Amino acid sequence: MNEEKDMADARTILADYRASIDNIDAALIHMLAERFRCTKAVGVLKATHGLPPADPAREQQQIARLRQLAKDAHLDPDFAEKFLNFVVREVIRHHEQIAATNGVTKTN
Ligand SMILES: O=C(O)C(=O)C[C@]1(C(=O)O)C=C[C@@H](O)C=C1
Repeated sequence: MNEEKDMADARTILADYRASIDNIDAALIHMLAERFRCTKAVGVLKATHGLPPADPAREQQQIARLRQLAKDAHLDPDFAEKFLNFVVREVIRHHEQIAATNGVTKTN
């Protein structure tokens, strides 16, 4: 019956999209893991030199850059900003933990 064939075709197309979604999600996880590997090293560098965990000026530059990249890629720039802020908040939390255990205190 036609309805059954339509449904079977839709399921095939859905499975195909899902295979791409699974690959993209895997890439996102690997990219995030690599980013956090890098920011953990930044956290150690900052802590051992008495640099503050957060750098609001750098964050503003990143937000402006990512918003433009998002617009060019037809992605909602507000979503891109929220996503960056979410990641950066977690990075700052790691930096603070690293500083609490390995940090030096700047006296000047
Ligand atoms: O570039 C830095 O100084 C970092 O610590 C990395 C990072 C980021 O995750 O992009 C995190 C915290 C800072 O506020 C700014 C940027």
